[in-house]
Amino acid sequence: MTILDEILAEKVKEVAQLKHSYHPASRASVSAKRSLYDRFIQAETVSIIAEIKRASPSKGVINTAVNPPEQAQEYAENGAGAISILTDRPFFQGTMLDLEAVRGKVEVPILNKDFIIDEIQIDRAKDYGADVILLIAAALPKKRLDALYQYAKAKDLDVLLEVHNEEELKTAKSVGAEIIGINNRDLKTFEVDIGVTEHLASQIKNPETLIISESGFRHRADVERVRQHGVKGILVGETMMRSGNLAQTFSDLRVPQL
Ligand SMILES: O=C(O)c1ccccc1NCC(=O)[C@H](O)[C@H](O)COP(=O)(O)O
Repeated sequence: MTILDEILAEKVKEVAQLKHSYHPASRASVSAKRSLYDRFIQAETVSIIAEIKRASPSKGVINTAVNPPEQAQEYAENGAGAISILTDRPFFQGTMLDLEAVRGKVEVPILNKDFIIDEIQIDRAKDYGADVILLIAAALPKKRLDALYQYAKAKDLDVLLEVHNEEELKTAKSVGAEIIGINNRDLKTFEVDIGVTEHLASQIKNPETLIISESGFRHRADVERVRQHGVKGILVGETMMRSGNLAQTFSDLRVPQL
């Protein structure tokens, strides 16, 4: 069993619990969507999605002392184009309350990074204030991916559709994904290779598709590598969470679009 299988097995239990106890739209009123797509597609620099991630299966504890709203504010002040919040509890020590707390503190789009397998998680993401949700091609059969994609779009959410290989990229294109996230991390082996983006991004020919490269960004040279292949945004977790000087980290990773 891979770690992704383990995470998905937990999600099946979480969804069963949610269906029992969660009533969509029972939370705070939902404010207007902040479009990640519109902001990133026209930006002059490679946009940065800065992530709040306390821990992860591959790295263990990263930063449990973080105060999510304060961290998010610092991200925004340093030029983050969007903020990603890992809300999974068992494997990443996150919570939906992190997302809700951050929503009120910043004006950039908020990505609910979780392992979505059911519509009720999309309802919840919207209710807690997400503008964007993540769908992972490796986690869902094509028919379910398509259904969840359409469901999220009907709720006026942007969808970051994540792929890691050619077959998943083909699926993402057939779903009509406007935002494709290429994860450099293999969620089954944890191997991280920025070459995955170089390989897959060159196969996305539609200039209206927004390409985001995810995972493994440490240095400016990493970003320079992917921007040559039409990447308009990067998703950065660990480097942000371990940074002792976010102004410096953002300045290192911010590069102009070609
Ligand atoms: O990060 C993990 O160990 C992990 C394991 C299994 C599923 C997902 C996982 N991470 C989610 C992500 O893809 C990253 O949080 C995100 O892309 C940022 O990566 P990084 O900048 O390398 O922290």
